Amino acid sequence: YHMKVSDEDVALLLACPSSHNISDLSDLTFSPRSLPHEEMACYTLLMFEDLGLHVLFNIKRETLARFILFVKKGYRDTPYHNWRHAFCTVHFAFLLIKNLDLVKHEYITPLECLAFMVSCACHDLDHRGTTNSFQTQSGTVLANLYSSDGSVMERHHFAQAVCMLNTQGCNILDGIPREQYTKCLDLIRDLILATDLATHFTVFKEQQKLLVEFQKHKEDQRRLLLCLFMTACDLSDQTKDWSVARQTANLIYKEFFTQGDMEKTMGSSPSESMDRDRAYIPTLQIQFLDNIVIPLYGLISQLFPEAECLVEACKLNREGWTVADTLFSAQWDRGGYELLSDP
Ligand SMILES: Cc1nc2ccc(C(=O)N[C@]34C[C@H]5C[C@H](C[C@H](C5)C3)C4)cc2n2c(-c3ccccc3Cl)nnc12
Ligand SMILES: [Mg+2]
Ligand SMILES: [Zn+2]
Repeated sequence: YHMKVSDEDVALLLACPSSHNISDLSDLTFSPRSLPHEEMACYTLLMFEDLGLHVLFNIKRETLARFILFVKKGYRDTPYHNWRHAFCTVHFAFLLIKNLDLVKHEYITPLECLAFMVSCACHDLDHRGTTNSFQTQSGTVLANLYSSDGSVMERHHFAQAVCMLNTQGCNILDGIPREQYTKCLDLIRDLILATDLATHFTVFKEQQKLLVEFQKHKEDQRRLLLCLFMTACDLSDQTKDWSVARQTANLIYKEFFTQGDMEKTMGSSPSESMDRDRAYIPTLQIQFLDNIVIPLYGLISQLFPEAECLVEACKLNREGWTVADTLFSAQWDRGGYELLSDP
């Protein structure tokens, strides 16, 4: 089955006028969520073209446009894991490539650059707003397909990406020689699998050791760096200002709590983070920032000093949650939870 992308949709996208020119989007502090939803496909096309990928890998503009529209339609309307999140992820990859000059300084090859951008666009395709453990525990179709290998959702996202590339008129890689095509697909697989945070947890120590004396001519080291970058793109809302970080947390816990409600009706008890009656968001977010987010961007800024501002932004957001915590608990003493309605 495929949601049809019409030729006029493609023509519309190809003719898309963009109010901002691409340079406005190139600053590390720019928040992609400030862009109108209906312009995101257009900016995705402009970012690919700005990197010259269509020239390097002779990708027909129409094929790229159709691919982007299919990917956009491949996302469901969940509170957080939707096309807007995918766009933000692609945009952050674009920011890293431009601001750290990744290709020019040969930290990544042009092919790795293409795989990086495509992986970000596809990394959460057909997400249902539920976690890997939910798939396994409730024995979903996806769990039956992939749970023996782990990273259930990420394997599904990759399978969906392959499906997109095999769709008539969408294969942006069909202009690439055979062995590069295979290498690119292999890389896209590794990069999408790298967005499983449970795997990131274990790989991160290896990345810390390795990236201190990074050797960019070694393919396996560039792959490790790209996996680190995938997590950085996936969590990039944390590098924006407080209003973005707070709103993103709200969307994520909306998904988490819906899952927790489902788990309760299914008779299994949800973990604390998924349980709206037990979860306390400020503490959970401070833990998430301390354990995963700040170490992640900290390692990147060790390698790329120009990324220092990203760590600062995350630390500011951590401050935001300590203030929210004080407010939450102060209101809690005064009048209880109903006072904490989201402004
Ligand atoms: C703001 C924010 N908070 C988040 C709080 C928690 C978690 C989360 O999965 N925690 C873990 C904590 C341990 C070790 C692993 C596996 C499980 C046990 C569950 C991860 C994710 C969060 N997250 C994401 C995000 C990134 C990738 C996939 C899914 C999501 Cl939701 N993107 N933004 C956020
Ligand atoms: Mg994901
Ligand atoms: Zn994601």
